[in-house]
Amino acid sequence: MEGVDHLAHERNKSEFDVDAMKIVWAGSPHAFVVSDRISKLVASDPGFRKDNRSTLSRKELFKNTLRKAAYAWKTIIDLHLSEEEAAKLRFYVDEPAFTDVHWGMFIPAIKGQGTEEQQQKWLPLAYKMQIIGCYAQTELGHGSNVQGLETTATFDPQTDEFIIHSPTLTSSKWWPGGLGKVATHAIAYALLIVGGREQGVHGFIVQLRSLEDHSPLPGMTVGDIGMKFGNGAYNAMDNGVLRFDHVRIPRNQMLMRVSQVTCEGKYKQSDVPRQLVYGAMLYVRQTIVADASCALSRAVCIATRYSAVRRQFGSQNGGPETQVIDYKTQQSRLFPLLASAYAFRFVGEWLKWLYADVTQRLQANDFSTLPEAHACTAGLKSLTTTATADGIEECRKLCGGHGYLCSSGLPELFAVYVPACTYEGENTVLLLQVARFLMKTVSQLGSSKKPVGTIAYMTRVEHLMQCRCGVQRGFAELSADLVEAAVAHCQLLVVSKFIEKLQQEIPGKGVKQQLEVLCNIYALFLLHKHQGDFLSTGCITPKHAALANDELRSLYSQVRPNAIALVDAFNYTDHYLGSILGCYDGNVYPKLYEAAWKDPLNESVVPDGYHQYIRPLLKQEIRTARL
Ligand SMILES: CCCCCCCC/C=C\CCCCCCC/C=C/C(=O)SCCNC(=O)CCNC(=O)[C@H](O)C(C)(C)COP(=O)(O)OP(=O)(O)OC[C@H]1O[C@@H](n2cnc3c(N)ncnc32)[C@H](O)[C@@H]1OP(=O)(O)O
Ligand SMILES: Cc1cc2nc3c(=O)[nH]c(=O)nc-3n(C[C@H](O)[C@H](O)[C@H](O)COP(=O)(O)OP(=O)(O)OC[C@H]3O[C@@H](n4cnc5c(N)ncnc54)[C@H](O)[C@@H]3O)c2cc1C
Repeated sequence: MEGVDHLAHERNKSEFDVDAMKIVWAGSPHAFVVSDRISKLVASDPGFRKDNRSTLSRKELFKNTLRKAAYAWKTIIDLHLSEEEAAKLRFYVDEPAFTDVHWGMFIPAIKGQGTEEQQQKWLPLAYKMQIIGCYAQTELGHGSNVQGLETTATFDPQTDEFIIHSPTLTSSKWWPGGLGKVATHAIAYALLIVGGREQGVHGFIVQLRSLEDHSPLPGMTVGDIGMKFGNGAYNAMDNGVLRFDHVRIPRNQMLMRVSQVTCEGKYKQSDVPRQLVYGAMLYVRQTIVADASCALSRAVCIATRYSAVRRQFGSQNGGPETQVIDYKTQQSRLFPLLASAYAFRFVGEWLKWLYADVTQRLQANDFSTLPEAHACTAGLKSLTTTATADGIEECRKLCGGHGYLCSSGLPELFAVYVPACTYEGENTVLLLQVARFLMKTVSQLGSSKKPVGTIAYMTRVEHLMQCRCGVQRGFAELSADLVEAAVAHCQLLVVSKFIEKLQQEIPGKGVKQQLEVLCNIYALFLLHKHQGDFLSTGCITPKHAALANDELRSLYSQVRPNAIALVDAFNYTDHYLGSILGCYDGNVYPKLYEAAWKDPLNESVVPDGYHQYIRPLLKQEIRTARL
């Protein structure tokens, strides 16, 4: 039944002002208006169609991505979109592309690590897309261990140039998005050698391809690294390989905010900390946390709407079967994910503030909060991406068999999302960074240096005050436990930022109450999941644990009538969701049926290959046939 809202009865049950919740989700009335307008603009433009992505060959998919990126850029220019609107447009176009890395890493790296002069030279070109950049850090043999990179940048004072070289196979740059086929320039990371002395890893702006005919410049061997997980999905991105054969670049193309090489060949360090070389990663990790709530909410929206449409068992007197969303087991799997989507939204907002704050301080040469910002961005990136990747897969299972169809949108969402657990810092490696920060803090407890900010609570944990171990001692041996401690610390951050959000004024009938329910679900679900740890450490008694579980069940019942409205508040268009199971009107079955007939296999009734393979089988001619 086209045009009928099959979820109207669910929407009528809701007990809060959905429009007000949409503004809370968007972050502000202004952000809502921009997001709403741009998402509808993209959804209504056939140039941004994406429903056929999973059936395209790699080459077709890639070319189509190039077309979309060019079309998006034309739209941005023609409509005079602001930077904020342009970023939203790229977001709603919803296709991994070289532009993600150009805007998300290349430009921020120049902004964070380039001198004023370098920024003035390179940023206008990048903003106008007269050059396209990628971020070439990882090598075939070295990813997490950035200090282990083998690419060298040797200063030649005779010519005032650096010679960039890949001395071994394992030093080949490997993975950078956009590098394979598109980027004209890279921020390449290499071990700096000046006057025969190694000075650690630094970033360099290197031109890769001719701006006239796109051919690789002399000394560059460059290409795509090949197909990745999932059909379609991340294969729209040209992750690349690059080898340098004694490539020369001018001295002023080393990013010189943190340290400089003079024309006489002197290496000088500014008074800014060396860690600023890692600044682009700090920025991107923060955006990845914000993005986690988008990906998780998208999967949760699909699973929640479909759970209200889908009915199994329980028919009474020939009446309809039970909506699967009414099963307590379905609720206990789905509603914590709904709560997580909201929790990650708010912690993402807070992290954005923290990043802006640390950036401002760095500009004023105050580096005091950099270690905390690194621990927060690294830890929350790890926690939210792991939970989101697992959550998307759980949503797929919550949709039963139909969740396995590409038209559910969930397989592609998972395939695109799951590398977030690896890129921008492998998740366990990042948790070890948090653990190191926590252990350092513990070792300083009792000294005059009092922990502040997100670690202020440590002074209130009595047994920590007794710890007097050095940071390094036993670290490796206990690292698996320390990683768990790091996760617990990050969970505390998520819960406390959710609670802080609730302490703000939140307008709209019933909106705050719904958020309180979700916050309690998030916290109590964690307590339930880690009951063993809480009990064994004496933080709670078995009675507390039982009470918490009772409360959790009651909270699920409170969410149930509001579930559809809570996912409507994400304000996703059907185009962005890209899922028949999650479509707004819930008219799932006719759409699934219709979509099946559009599959290329159904273009002919008798398949290609019948005469060659099926008929000989059926006719028992297989032994004589030439296969
Ligand atoms: C259905 C279809 C949907 C379509 C959707 C489409 C939408 C688009 C979706 C997604 C697109 C998203 C686009 C994203 C693109 C991703 C691109 C990916 C890029 C990359 O991966 S770039 C490479 C990233 N690499 C890493 O992250 C490497 C990880 N390793 C490190 O960071 C470091 O090496 C280390 C931190 C692990 C170790 O550093 P080091 O060896 O120096 O050792 P330490 O001694 O531990 O550290 C020294 C010192 O520095 C401090 N530190 C470390 N890092 C930082 C930092 N970043 N900032 C500040 N300080 C830092 C560390 O704490 C130490 O301090 P102390 O000495 O303890 O004080
Ligand atoms: C889709 C995608 C896009 C990417 N885009 C880019 C890009 O644009 N630019 C770029 O430069 N790079 C990019 N990368 C590379 C990415 O940053 C690296 O893959 C990432 O940093 C992890 O490094 P690795 O692959 O070497 O993993 P490894 O470090 O080899 O990890 C393998 C295993 O070893 C474990 N491990 C490693 N070190 C330790 C340790 N010290 N202690 C305990 N366990 C450890 C890890 O936990 C993991 O289980 C991309 C990667 C992917 C998948």
